[in-house]
Amino acid sequence: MKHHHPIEPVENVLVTGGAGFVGSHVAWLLCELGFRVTVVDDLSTGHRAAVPPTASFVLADLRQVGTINQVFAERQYDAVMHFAARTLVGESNTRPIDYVRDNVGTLCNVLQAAIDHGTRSFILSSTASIFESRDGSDIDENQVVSPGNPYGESKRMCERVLFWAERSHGIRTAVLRYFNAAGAKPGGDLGEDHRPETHLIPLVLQVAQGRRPHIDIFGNDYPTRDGTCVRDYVHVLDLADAHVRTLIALRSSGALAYNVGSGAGYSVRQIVAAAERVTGRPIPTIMRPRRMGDPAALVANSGKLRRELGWKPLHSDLQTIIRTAWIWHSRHPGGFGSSCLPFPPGAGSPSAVDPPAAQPSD
Ligand SMILES: NC(=O)c1ccc[n+]([C@@H]2O[C@H](COP(=O)([O-])OP(=O)(O)OC[C@H]3O[C@@H](n4cnc5c(N)ncnc54)[C@H](O)[C@@H]3O)[C@@H](O)[C@H]2O)c1
Ligand SMILES: O=c1ccn([C@@H]2O[C@H](COP(=O)(O)OP(=O)(O)O[C@H]3O[C@H](CO)[C@@H](O)[C@H](O)[C@H]3O)[C@@H](O)[C@H]2O)c(=O)[nH]1
Repeated sequence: MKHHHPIEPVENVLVTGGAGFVGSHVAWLLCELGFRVTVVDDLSTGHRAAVPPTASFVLADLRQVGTINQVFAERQYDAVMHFAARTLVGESNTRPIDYVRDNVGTLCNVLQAAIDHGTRSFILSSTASIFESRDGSDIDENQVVSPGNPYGESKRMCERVLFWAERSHGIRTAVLRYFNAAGAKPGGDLGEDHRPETHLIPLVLQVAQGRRPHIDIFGNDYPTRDGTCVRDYVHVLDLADAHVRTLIALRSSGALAYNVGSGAGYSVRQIVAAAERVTGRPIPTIMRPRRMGDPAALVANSGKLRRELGWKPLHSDLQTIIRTAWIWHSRHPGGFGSSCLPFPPGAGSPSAVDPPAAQPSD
């Protein structure tokens, strides 16, 4: 798979949380495009095996100021992509202080070090969770920011820290508010592996695999088309492409903020039905009460990202998201470190899915 290469000289990019689900996919794309990547991660929820072999790896907890300064002392970074965070909406309701302290504290540590060492640009993983629910209409960058859970609140605070840091110190910043990241790298050897898993699509696929008896549906009394929550699922490869485009845009601009999603909303029931179609297996459901802090509906309007950076989601149709995730889970039933099994029947070969379309235009 050959890609368009960035302009010389090669840029050094520090990817925090690059052993995690989204960060590892972005790190892989950066390596494929010829960037020099350093991943720093404490492996609290990530996996060493997810880090691309050509990236440098530093095992460090970013809550410690000393360790992050050491990382910056060893190499001059042109850019930082900050993925490392606590990420679970449900859990954040039971640990609000941990979420704010760790997410804001980690961001402050990495950002201060980046400023002190003259790093030019900084991209933050933000989230749709900063917005309030909107059923029947999508969410652009002008929507009210009003987080419904401590996780979203912590990311809103991170966004504000970046705003003031850019004003005071001139570091160029971008926030990418992803909606629900899903899917896996075509090829079947990189994907989502959270332990315990709490995300809808991997859990649904574990039911299809016979590894769980059923999927719990958290609430059927929301004001949505079928009463279950509606989300916008965006393929990790399309997120990776958005990061590369943003990185390049930051060479000539700053203070960027984009909502990143497919623009299509699917209810929990629709996800279950789509996964039954893709896998050809039954997926039993059990109705449960609402999960605290879940907004009814979050669907992105990514028109700004499309217009300004030429981004186009190429893998985020639901069928491709579920099919690539299904290949990953089928080949690696125990996640990273488990044996590599053949492609599942009917899933197609890796070449059945197009390679990522990162053609950053300078
Ligand atoms: N997955 C989604 O749907 C989604 C949507 C919107 C935003 N985001 C954001 O994207 C980022 C990545 O999310 P993900 O789903 O890949 O999560 P993940 O848990 O798979 O990845 C997070 C990574 O950060 C590392 N990490 C966490 N705390 C750390 C610390 N103190 N020091 C060093 N490393 C640390 C973990 O080990 C892990 O590898 C997060 O900031 C998350 O809030 C994710
Ligand atoms: O067993 C389950 C798991 C989830 N859900 C529902 O499925 C939807 C999606 O849930 P989940 O996959 O846990 O993702 P979210 O809670 O929407 O959060 C994800 O998406 C956010 C952006 O929207 C990110 O910021 C978060 O980091 C990421 O975890 C929600 O309505 C859940 O209530 C169920 O019904 N049953």
